[in-house]
Amino acid sequence: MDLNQYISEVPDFPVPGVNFKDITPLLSHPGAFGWSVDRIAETATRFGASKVAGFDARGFLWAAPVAARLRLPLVPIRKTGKLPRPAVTESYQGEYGAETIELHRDAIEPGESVLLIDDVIATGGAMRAGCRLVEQLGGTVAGCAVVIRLRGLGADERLSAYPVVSLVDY
Ligand SMILES: O=P(O)(O)OC[C@H]1O[C@H](OP(=O)(O)OP(=O)(O)O)[C@H](O)[C@@H]1O
Ligand SMILES: Nc1ncnc2[nH]cnc12
Repeated sequence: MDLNQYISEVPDFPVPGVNFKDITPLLSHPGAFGWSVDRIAETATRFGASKVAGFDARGFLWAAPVAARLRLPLVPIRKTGKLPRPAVTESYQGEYGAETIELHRDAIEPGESVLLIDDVIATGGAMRAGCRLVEQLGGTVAGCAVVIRLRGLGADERLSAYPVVSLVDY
């Protein structure tokens, strides 16, 4: 499956100089979207994950169907201020801005093996912060899975401690 044909590029969005990879065409092609969910579910199984963590907001689009398909628990990593109960927090600088993300303190039991799922890795800032949230709670990162990985923005270095799987690279 060539996912590239379902991903459009929008120059200078959301800020000048960023080539934004738009996954909305992929979402509206059920064969291609289903294929992408299946590939990430296979990754979760291969890595022996006992839990799935998805990133607010686009990461939820893949994390939720993967968790449901595999009958694994799903925990949301949310942007700051959205989780109602005590949470751990990490901040990072992404491709087009600074963000703070959070995970409920009781979302991970020590020793659990977590697959983190997002749509895109660009600088790797969000994914590394998510891995640190899992580790703050005593969990182990089984791996990181994304649909799209952008090369040359430093993600390889930031995520060198973790296995990363992507379905299409640019
Ligand atoms: O590797 P990085 O440079 O950190 O960039 C990747 C992150 O940026 C995007 O999220 P965004 O903050 O745009 O949120 P959204 O999912 O709500 O659109 C994307 O969904 C990743 O989470
Ligand atoms: N270039 C990009 N396209 C889509 N999502 C992104 N998140 C961070 N950088 C991105």
